[in-house]
Amino acid sequence: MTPAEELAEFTAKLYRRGWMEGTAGNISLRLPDGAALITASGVSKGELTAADTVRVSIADSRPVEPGRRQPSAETTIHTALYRRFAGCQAVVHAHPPYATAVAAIATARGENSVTFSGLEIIKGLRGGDPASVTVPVFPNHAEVPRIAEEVEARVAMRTPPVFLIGAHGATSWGPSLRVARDRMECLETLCRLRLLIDRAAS
Ligand SMILES: CSCCC(=O)C(=O)COP(=O)(O)O
Ligand SMILES: [Zn+2]
Repeated sequence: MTPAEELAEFTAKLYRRGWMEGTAGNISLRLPDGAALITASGVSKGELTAADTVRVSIADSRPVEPGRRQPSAETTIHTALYRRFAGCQAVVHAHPPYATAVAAIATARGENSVTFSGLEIIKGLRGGDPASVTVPVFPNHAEVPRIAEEVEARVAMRTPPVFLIGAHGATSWGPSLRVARDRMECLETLCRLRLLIDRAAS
């Protein structure tokens, strides 16, 4: 299977989970030559094919060769993560409903992070200390490169491999598409549990 076919198949699976409705979401893979392969902008992620993927330069986020498709509008966030982490091989951006709700609530409260404590599934997000994890929340600036600049400045080895974007969605990354997907699943479940626990406590 080519990287483009793998990306398209993976994207369709995430769409079927209800994480990428109405053309939302974008996924990318690092290629061996300083480029990344990313989903095209504005395409239904349930119907995306290998032809709907675009090679972009990790250095400047531009398409490597001219083509009929534009790369994702959020390409700069993906390339920022590839530049920041040499071990980052795949990035998943989605709009999972619970994560998006928690991001919107945090932003409305003026908070720039969300801390989850005492839940076993934290272990799936990051190894080591399972007691708590603090997930960054970035403002959903209209200019995506501004979000990317803030991401590149704030994410580090000590922060978890996921973040939220206020009233928008969530991004995860890892050494493979599968690991990035698993981390997004953990974040979505943590956010779901947060909303359930808050409701039970109120
Ligand atoms: C209808 S979703 C609005 C844009 C967005 O947030 C997204 O994730 C999809 O953007 P893309 O350019 O990658 O299609
Ligand atoms: Zn988005």
